[in-house]
Formats: sequence, structure tokens, C-alpha cells
Amino acid sequence: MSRSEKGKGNSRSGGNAKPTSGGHASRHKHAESKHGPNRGGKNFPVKLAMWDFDQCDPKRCSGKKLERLGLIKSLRVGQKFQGIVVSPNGKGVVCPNDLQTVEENGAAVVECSWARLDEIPFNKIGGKHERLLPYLVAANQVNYGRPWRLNCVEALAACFAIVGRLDLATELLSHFSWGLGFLELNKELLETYQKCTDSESVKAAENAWLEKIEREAQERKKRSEDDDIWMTGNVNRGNAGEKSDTEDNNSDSEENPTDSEALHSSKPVTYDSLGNAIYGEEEEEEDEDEESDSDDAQDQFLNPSDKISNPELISDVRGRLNELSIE
Ligand SMILES: C[S@@+](CC[C@H](N)C(=O)[O-])C[C@H]1O[C@@H](n2cnc3c(N)ncnc32)[C@H](O)[C@@H]1O
Repeated sequence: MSRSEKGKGNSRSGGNAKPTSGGHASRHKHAESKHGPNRGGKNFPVKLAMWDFDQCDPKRCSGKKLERLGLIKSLRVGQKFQGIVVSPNGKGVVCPNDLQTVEENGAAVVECSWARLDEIPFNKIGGKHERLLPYLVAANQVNYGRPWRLNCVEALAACFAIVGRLDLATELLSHFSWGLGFLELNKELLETYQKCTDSESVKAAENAWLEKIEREAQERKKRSEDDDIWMTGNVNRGNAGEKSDTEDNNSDSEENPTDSEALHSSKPVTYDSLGNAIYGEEEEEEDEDEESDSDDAQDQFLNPSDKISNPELISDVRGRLNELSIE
């Protein structure tokens, strides 16, 4: 029986989705001509594998790119993997104690769409060492800045970095123009996780980080509300914004608008990493970034805590926690 026939048989007994079992001939031809023979994932120091359910845009799919490069091997439904399986179906999180398993048996991912996880027959794939990833922020062009939603190459690299093999993480990500930005964006967090031991200690570090960024967001919100009340001045005086001849009110001039004016203006307010409010001009820059190539857009948030200190993102984080059944 050929490999693809075996895959078909197994996927029938599993869920609805069928993995592509290594892709069709033309893709292999492409891999051979451009990057040398695809040796089924043998071009990397440790084993890399994926179950590919062919649900993503092939042009943007990091798993397919790794396959074209001959770095990763495709597994079929029904086939289990002995190394660390980084999966939304994981129970514990990847931890430094996983180092030996990674070095001896490698790491695998599930190449599928985040929107179609319910189609994946998780009971027919995976292995003994299925793991979630702790809180990390995506740097890829599709989900840039989103916590937990890493793509396949980021997920594999995160696993390597957490177990202390930053060399493998760097090597893998260097095949992607935005790749090393992932390590930069998550530097502090990855260093924190690397200092842990087991799954529980990584989880504790993750919770401490989440509490910290949530506390910071609350503090910024409170500071902005306090400033607002303070700068509004004595409402009993009526003409709070009117110029007077006293020195105290000199800053209320057109040339030097107060924070209150800025806060009440229609211009949007953003915050820098120190919690300082920035009014107006920043928005234009962000718009430019949005329109520009997403590689440039990465420069916006180099500190993960900056990105998450935003009420919308906090609720996004909570949403992801629920989606991934993380307490
Ligand atoms: C849902 S797929 C999306 C792949 C994407 N289309 C790409 O181009 O790579 C990403 C895979 O990476 C792994 N992954 C990413 N983030 C994860 C997390 N927070 N916990 C566990 N696994 C994760 C899982 O194997 C997951 O199925």
C-alpha cells in the first residue's frame, strides 16, 4: 500500500479532515529543484514532523514551506509521534524538562486552520508527549501580535527555545524573513520559561506574567482616568479652559495644549512602554504601518507587554485562554 493510500484509510476511520501525507509530486519536484532532494525532514539536526490537513493558504503556510525546504516530514492520520507534539490538544505546557525528548525524538505540529480545529481527529494523531505552548506572541504576518496563535514554524521554534535549544529555534526561523523577529518579540518571556523546570513551573511563570501585564494595563487605565478628572479642573468654575492672567493657567495655550485638551480631543490616545500617553500623530504612523509590508509592521511592538497592555488584547487573551482551555 502506498503512503497516500494508507493515509486515506486512516483518515476515514478518524475525523473529517484528511492530511495530505507529504503533498503531491509537483511540490516535491519544486523542493528538489530549489533546495536539493526532500529527504522527508532529514535536513535538520532533530526530527521535525507535521500532520498537514491542507486547510491553509499554501502561499502563507509555514508548514508547507518547511516541507518544500525538506526540513519536515509529513505524518498520516493514525500515525503517532514519539517526540514532543506541540498541539492545541496538549495538556501540560512545553518545559525545559522536555529537552531529552526533543533531542532524541524531535518535535511535531498540526498544520491546520485555527478556524477549523473541530475538524481535526486529535484522537488519531499526536503521541505520548502532547504539549500546549505557554503565553507567547506571534510575529508571523498573518497573526502578528496575537498571543498564543503561533504558526507551525513559530510553535516548533518556541518549543526548541523553551527547552534551551535556541540554536535550533534560530536555525529554523532564519528561513523566514520575519522569523527572527519572533525570538526578539518574545525574548524576555522565553528567557523566563528557559529558567523553569517542569510544566507546572512554566505554567506558574506564565500566570505571573499574565498577572503582571494585566496589572500594568489596569494601572495605565486608572492613571488615564485620574489624569482626566484632574485636568478637567474645578467644574464649579465653569470656564475651566478659559485663559486667565495667572501663571497656573499659562499652559492652556494653543501652542502648548494640556493633557486634558488632548484627552478630550478627537485624536486617539496610545501609550508608550512607560505608560506615557501619546496623542494624535502616532495614529498616522500606525496607518502607514498597516498599509506597508507586514515585515515593517513588526517594529510597532517590540515588547510583548506593550502589545498586551491594551484592553482589547486583554480580552483577546482571555478568549484564547478559553479556546485553548487554559485556566
Ligand atoms: C493551527 S496551525 C496554523 C498553521 C499556519 N497555517 C502556518 O502557516 O503555520 C499552528 C499549529 O502550531 C501549533 N501551535 C501554535 N500555537 C500553539 C499553542 N499556543 N499551543 C499549542 N500548539 C500551538 C499547533 O500544532 C497548531 O496546530
